[in-house]
Amino acid sequence: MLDSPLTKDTSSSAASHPVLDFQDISLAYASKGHTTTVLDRVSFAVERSQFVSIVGPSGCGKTSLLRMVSGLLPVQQGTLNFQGSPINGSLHSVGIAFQNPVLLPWRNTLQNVLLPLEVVQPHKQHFRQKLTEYKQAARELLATVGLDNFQKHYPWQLSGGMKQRASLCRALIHQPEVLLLDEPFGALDAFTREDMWEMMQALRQRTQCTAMLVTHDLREALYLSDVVYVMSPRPSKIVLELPVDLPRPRTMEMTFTDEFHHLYDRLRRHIRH
Ligand SMILES: Nc1ncnc2c1ncn2[C@@H]1O[C@H](COP(=O)(O)OP(=O)(O)OP(=O)(O)O)[C@@H](O)[C@H]1O
Repeated sequence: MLDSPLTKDTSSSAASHPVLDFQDISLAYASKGHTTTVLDRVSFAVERSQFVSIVGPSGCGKTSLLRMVSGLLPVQQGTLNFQGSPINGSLHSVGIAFQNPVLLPWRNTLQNVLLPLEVVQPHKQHFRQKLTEYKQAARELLATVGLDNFQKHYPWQLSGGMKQRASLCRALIHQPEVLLLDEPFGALDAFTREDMWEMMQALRQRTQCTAMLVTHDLREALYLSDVVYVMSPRPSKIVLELPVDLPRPRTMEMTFTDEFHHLYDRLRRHIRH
């Protein structure tokens, strides 16, 4: 069977564990002879197919948590398990999207989306044989985000929002277990950003990916998430775990309801504290 980016294998024994399990994670950075404690015994878990957001004041360590998941930052204290086993080194089963999507300028949209399949195992070794299937999977993802007519366009022919949509497809094409999103819509204007929430929701519905989003936008966190975690200023702890029980699929109208405003206020009050 094609390792389709659009279906999930949940048969493995790993499925009985949370996808990510942060237990008593503490972190300090040393710089110029000075040590700053950033995280102070942070614990939470992300279940399969859950969409979790992390919000909190600038510098509280949100990006550091994502970097630990990707393996770029070693765990100093505490335990971080991926499907029941500690993360050692870089995690292949991760897709990442940052604020500034970096697409290769000499590749068109379709070729940019296919890139992880050319470089990440096990897809890399089958890339030539399965090219037709991989292209089909990439086209389906691009259609989900409304880029079906832009497959042959180059990055310089795309708007900022289109580039970010292509970069999200690229992050998902190799069917990662976890999608890490670090302020992916932060550089976009307010209207484009709201379009991106709808698109992200559609992608998630299609791929059932597990996602961890870092954002400063509380509406964005509420619109997209099953759970929002609020962190305190440094040394940071989780000060609120807020389940978002709004029905899915969510609509922009929902963001104007009393229920949404109530959730928004709770987040804001905890961040102000
Ligand atoms: N490699 C590093 N060396 C020293 N200090 C670092 C390093 N990386 C991050 N820091 C510091 O650790 C703290 C947490 O950084 P991090 O980027 O995780 O926070 P954040 O919550 O994502 O911030 P923001 O919301 O502003 O993006 C910041 O004070 C930052 O300056």
